[in-house]
Amino acid sequence: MKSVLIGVGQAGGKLARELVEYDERMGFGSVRGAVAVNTAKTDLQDLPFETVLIGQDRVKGHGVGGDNELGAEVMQSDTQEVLSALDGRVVAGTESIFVVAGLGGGTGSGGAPVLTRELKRIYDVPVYGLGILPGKDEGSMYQVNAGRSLKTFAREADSLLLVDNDAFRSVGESVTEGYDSINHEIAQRVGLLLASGEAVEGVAESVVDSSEIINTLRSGGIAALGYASAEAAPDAEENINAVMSTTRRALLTGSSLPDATDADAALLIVAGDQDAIPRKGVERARRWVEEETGSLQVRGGDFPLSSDRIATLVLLGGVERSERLETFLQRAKDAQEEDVEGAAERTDPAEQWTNDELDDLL
Ligand SMILES: Nc1nc2c(ncn2[C@@H]2O[C@H](COP(=O)(O)OP(=O)(O)OP(=O)(O)O)[C@@H](O)[C@H]2O)c(=O)[nH]1
Repeated sequence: MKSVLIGVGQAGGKLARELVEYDERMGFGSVRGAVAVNTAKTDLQDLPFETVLIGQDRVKGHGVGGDNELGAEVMQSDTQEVLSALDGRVVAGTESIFVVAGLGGGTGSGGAPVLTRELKRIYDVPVYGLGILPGKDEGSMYQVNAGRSLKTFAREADSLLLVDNDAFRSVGESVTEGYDSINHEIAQRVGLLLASGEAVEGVAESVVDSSEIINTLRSGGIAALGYASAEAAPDAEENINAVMSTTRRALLTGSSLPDATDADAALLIVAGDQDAIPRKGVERARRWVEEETGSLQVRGGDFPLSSDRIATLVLLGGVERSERLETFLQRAKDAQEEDVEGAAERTDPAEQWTNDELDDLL
């Protein structure tokens, strides 16, 4: 799926860079362009693609310091500059746009939903969000910000693919120490997903295409992406167990949003050498995903790739009823209650999710 990335805020820019580099390293060519947007000048300096500094009149290049309302305001005022930077990048062959941001800070948390709304007005292709939830050890400001941004971003985007910063953490590693490895894990999952829709090698009818990704995400709301891999035998028949076990791991322990298994739709993609992918195994794994997600809309397909491994990606669409998300929203609500000053002027993020009459970030 030929895509253009827009990283908003520090985490958004770093993750967009990781995705660009992964796509180049693998030679996929699915990432067709990237732009980074920030209110902090220093965060834009090392990025190897076009950057746009917004809000200079308000914060003079120093960032919004975690104020996501200010992040939303400056994005609103300077949207035109961001859209100009996209001119010539979103072209006829572009199949989707991804707005990438950490939801716990200020610029990405506030700016990403605003930008997404503008992009949807202008472009016909789907505009997806790739949002990072703060880990549970991050401070209350991050939890509250993310709680407020989440619903707005999910509403504005065609689907919001969520990554929990606690998802890929190794024992004893702080979130900060783990950023590089987290970003790498995310880039691999998303990079493979985009490339799978391109059918880089192989033309079999079982090969996944971009429309299946788009259809899986069609119900909107929140999405999650799981991944696992194992060594493959040369003969497909011998890989039935490998496909089953990587599918289980992708969904149950390798997901960007752990424990989110109740879904509206799913797409199972098995990547590997075309001769090594067992048809029977893919079908059996697809049925297992159906049972596990409770969805009757589970698509399945291959992603032919020269490799001595079998890798499985499980994309879930419509996972907002998941326990993991409820836990997060409760955390955001608790953090907000502790935040005595903020509590007076802010609304409850958990209620915001279910009650459309309450105001949210925009
Ligand atoms: N996975 C991941 N998360 C990150 C990274 N950098 C920051 N974060 C998370 O993103 C949130 C903070 O967002 P940032 O992107 O740093 O903030 P910002 O959008 O630039 O906003 P301001 O700094 O307030 O202007 C926190 O929850 C961090 O844990 C990163 O490289 N990887």
